Amino acid sequence: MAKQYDVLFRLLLIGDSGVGKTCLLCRFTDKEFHSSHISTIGVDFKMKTIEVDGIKVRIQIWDTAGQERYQTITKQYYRRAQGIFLRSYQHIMKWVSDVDEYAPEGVQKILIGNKADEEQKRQVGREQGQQLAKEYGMDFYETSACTNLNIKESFTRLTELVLQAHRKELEGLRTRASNELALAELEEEEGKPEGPANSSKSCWC
Ligand SMILES: Nc1nc2c(ncn2[C@@H]2O[C@H](COP(=O)(O)OP(=O)(O)OP(=O)(O)O)[C@@H](O)[C@H]2O)c(=O)[nH]1
Repeated sequence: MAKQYDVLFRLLLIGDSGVGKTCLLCRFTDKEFHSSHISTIGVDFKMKTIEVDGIKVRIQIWDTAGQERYQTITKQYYRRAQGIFLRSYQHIMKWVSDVDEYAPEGVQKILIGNKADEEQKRQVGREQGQQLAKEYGMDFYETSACTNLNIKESFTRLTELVLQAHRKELEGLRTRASNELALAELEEEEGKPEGPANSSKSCWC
């Protein structure tokens, strides 16, 4: 059966525990928001296909546990990512240095300030977030998984950046008769549900 997409990417969500990584993913893939915090154990993923510049992009989005004790496991997933969402202001240096150490060269990154709906609890101003992102050479989005602010926009932007970074291969894609290019080696099993047992909190380590 012909594939339903042209290109396949792996994106990764990283950041401190409780900042809303799982909620961002659920909002984007399932249009859902969960008010409870059940910490991710190890890693989990979900898939979604979007169209950017006429290219059907299948994205496999890995959600990592923010808790320190899982970091030996989660770091193993960096090396196969083409794009990374960083959600952390407080420990940004640590997360950026992990990305530099474990992710492939040329990986695309954007900084996310989530929970933008919680104005009262805000600790970092929008301008400060923007400044921080600029210092580290990243695009910046304030998001809310709760109100659906900038969710599609931020995922689409990171996908665009990855597409731009792989422009050469994409030129090949446009001219190739097979019309199929997997930039990530995805072991997508036939008939498997999207994500592990449709659970947002199971271990895939
Ligand atoms: N108000 C508000 N709450 C949010 C938002 N995103 C997430 N939350 C809440 O923040 C808590 C933590 O969200 P999670 O998505 O589980 O956090 P996480 O970063 O995946 O946490 P770990 O799995 O421990 O790394 C939950 O109670 C969510 O409901 C948001 O945009 N706005």
